[in-house]
Amino acid sequence: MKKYVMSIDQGTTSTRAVLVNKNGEIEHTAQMEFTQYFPKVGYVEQNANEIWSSVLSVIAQVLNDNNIESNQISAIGITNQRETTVVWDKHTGLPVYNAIVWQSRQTSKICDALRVAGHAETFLNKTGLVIDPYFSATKIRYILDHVEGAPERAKNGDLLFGTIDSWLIWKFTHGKTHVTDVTNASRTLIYNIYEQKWDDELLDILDIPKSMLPKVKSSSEIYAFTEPDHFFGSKVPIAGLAGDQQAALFGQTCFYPGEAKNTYGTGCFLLLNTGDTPKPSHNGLVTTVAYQLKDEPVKYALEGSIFVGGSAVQWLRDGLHFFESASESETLATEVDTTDGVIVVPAFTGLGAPYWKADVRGAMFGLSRGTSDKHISRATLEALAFQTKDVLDAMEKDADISIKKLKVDGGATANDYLMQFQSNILNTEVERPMILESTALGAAYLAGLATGFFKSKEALCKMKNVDKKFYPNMSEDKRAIKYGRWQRAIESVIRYHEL
Ligand SMILES: Nc1ncnc2c1ncn2[C@@H]1O[C@H](COP(=O)(O)OP(=O)(O)O)[C@@H](O)[C@H]1O
Ligand SMILES: O=P(O)(O)OC[C@H](O)CO
Repeated sequence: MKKYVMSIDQGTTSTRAVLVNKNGEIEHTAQMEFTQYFPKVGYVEQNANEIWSSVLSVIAQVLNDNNIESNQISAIGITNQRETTVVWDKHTGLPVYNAIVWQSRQTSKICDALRVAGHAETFLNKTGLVIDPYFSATKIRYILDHVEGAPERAKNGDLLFGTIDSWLIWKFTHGKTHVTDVTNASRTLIYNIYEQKWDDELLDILDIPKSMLPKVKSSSEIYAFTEPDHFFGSKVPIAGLAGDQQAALFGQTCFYPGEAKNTYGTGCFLLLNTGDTPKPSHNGLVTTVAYQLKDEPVKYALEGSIFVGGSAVQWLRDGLHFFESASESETLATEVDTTDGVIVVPAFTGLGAPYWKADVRGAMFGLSRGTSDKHISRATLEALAFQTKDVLDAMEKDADISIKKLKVDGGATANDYLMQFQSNILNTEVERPMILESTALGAAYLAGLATGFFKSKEALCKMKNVDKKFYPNMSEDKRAIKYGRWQRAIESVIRYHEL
């Protein structure tokens, strides 16, 4: 009987179930989109129960469509959109509020108040993170502030908090297991990454009861078994948990210090493995946990989080109606030879790393009477690459290294124009793997290592295949001119929003 590891990749816009075989190949996938709610400008919310239903649907689909029995699944790895926050009643199992999504800016006032009260250094020194609505803790505070009776219920121990990994494992086990892994914990703004524990001082500042929080575990161990009614009669070990960007780092086999990957999905997330010691950033990045295998030390990473990546291409498609499928962005962009000086700054939900300006919004520069959808599409793709350069430059300064090769993955890396431009603007080799779903692969690796389905990290490295390498072919002068224009555009949007 053929066996698989199932990855559940619960992403920002869709949920996937992916079956990975012993050779580390993806054999089957099912995917489902779910509803995004935008109750006010800058707010992004989701329905946690709909997310759970989407997980059950994709599991059913991937098994049924491919005639696979549930007992062929030897382990499950869960990977998830990070930071997105769910608070639920532990007795009824019902969320008390919508899930507040990582992109949502609705806690910017709470963040301002924390900064004004002089807490920025304390949070940074303990969590490696900057105070920004992006991270979970202010979202928990927001829910407690906006749901009647919630503070008392939380203090009585009746409410639980979890990022999506915690929520799903709690549902899979009928409320028996309330855990998270160390990578997800490291994105909450209340987890001390140096002492590896929930931080009492930060919890006090935000007035969040500790009883709400999940137990923090490694990223690769058996946490629990599925209740048979949620998994077609089988008790399957859930054996891998990781935030999706850390899972992608692991899936790209960036196991060792100095190895970096950039994932081009809804946003772009560049992570550099820095090994056993957390490296503080002095250039606008965050320090985070890369992964932890069972009974092994925690490995750390520097991260540059770019909030708008492939979602800018969705904006061209759905907002500006330039084309019907994201892949056509490449066709359109290459119908012209240049952007004709157009720069698009797609700061739709503020600027993340290395700027951290929650209130900035996007802009276009250099428009002329001749500007067309082609120029704007090309400039939008280039914006993903410029943002990546901003972050990579900061990373090289922080880590005092020169990154010789960037491994890439995620949906938008299918775009050859973008990848070639990325290589050109970084002046660095860009390596695209055969399997672009590194996130799902990483979660499968973590679960498979815990259960013996995969033998070792070294064995995983041998399974990886490269699809294409992109090498720079742009002159130094042209690179400097183009990147200089981008930097002036960024300065302008920041100044505009400071007025
Ligand atoms: N060929 C392409 N060129 C540019 N962008 C693309 C292309 N294909 C997909 N995308 C973008 O990539 C994103 C989807 O990638 P994916 O890795 O599935 O993201 P996520 O996991 O964040 O949902 C979408 O935002 C989409 O616009
Ligand atoms: O779900 P994705 O792929 O958009 O990733 C979202 C990130 O985890 C947010 O930090």
